[in-house]
Amino acid sequence: MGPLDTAAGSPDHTGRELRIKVQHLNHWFGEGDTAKQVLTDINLSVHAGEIVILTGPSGSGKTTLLTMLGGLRAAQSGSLRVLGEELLEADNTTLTRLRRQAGFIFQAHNLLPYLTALENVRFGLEVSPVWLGQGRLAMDDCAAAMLGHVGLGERVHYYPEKLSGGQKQRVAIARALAPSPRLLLADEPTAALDKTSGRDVVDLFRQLADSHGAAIVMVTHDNKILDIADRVVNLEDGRLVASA
Ligand SMILES: Nc1ncnc2c1ncn2[C@@H]1O[C@H](COP(=O)(O)OP(=O)(O)OP(=O)(O)O)[C@@H](O)[C@H]1O
Repeated sequence: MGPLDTAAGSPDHTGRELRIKVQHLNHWFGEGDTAKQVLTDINLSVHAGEIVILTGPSGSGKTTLLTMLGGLRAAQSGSLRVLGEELLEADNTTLTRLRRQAGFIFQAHNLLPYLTALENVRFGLEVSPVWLGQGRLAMDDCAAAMLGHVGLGERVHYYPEKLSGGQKQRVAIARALAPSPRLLLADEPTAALDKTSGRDVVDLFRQLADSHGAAIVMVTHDNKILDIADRVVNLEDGRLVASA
């Protein structure tokens, strides 16, 4: 195995831990004659502490790739190593272990309607292996602090139905960030936010990458936040065509 063949989860020749290593990944929707290839020969590595922004036209495969990185969609061909686990043909135990270590911010916020903002964020901590065995008070302190960081310190006891779209988005962001995940996957995280809140959120991403070594992959069309990225990769028609 040469230095470029390092597996995700171990340091590569630069000494930085590889969190994601995608090689020759292909993905199809449908079967037989109606199968449509949506990802073609994707190769992508993301290190600890790195923020990678994924851009590309609508339908180019960004969300499909992001969900595969999080073990939310089965890989069909190629290799997809994330946090040291091979996801191709991975069993449910492996996928669940991965999902519990990752933070997800997707456009449908998936907040639990019968839990307050604080309880939704605490729920993110309760399922995190890092917080296993921690007391409820410690979790509530962390959840309240994170809600404060996203500008919702005054609304910790609100239920989702009493919050605006942007506020719900910020609760979802707080829920994903609170456990300080080793991997953060975000699909248009600033879409529902004004310019200042959007900037505050990506500043929190930067802190998570710098202080906890999280690897972050974010899909965005928001040109105002591109500067936060260590690297911008571009998907076109299912192929990675540019990398800066
Ligand atoms: N569950 C599915 N079944 C069949 N086709 C799908 C499915 N999900 C996505 N597709 C198709 O796969 C292609 C890639 O979709 P994907 O959502 O990954 O693109 P995207 O780049 O994230 O687009 P957008 O920027 O509009 O969110 C599109 O042609 C889409 O219609």
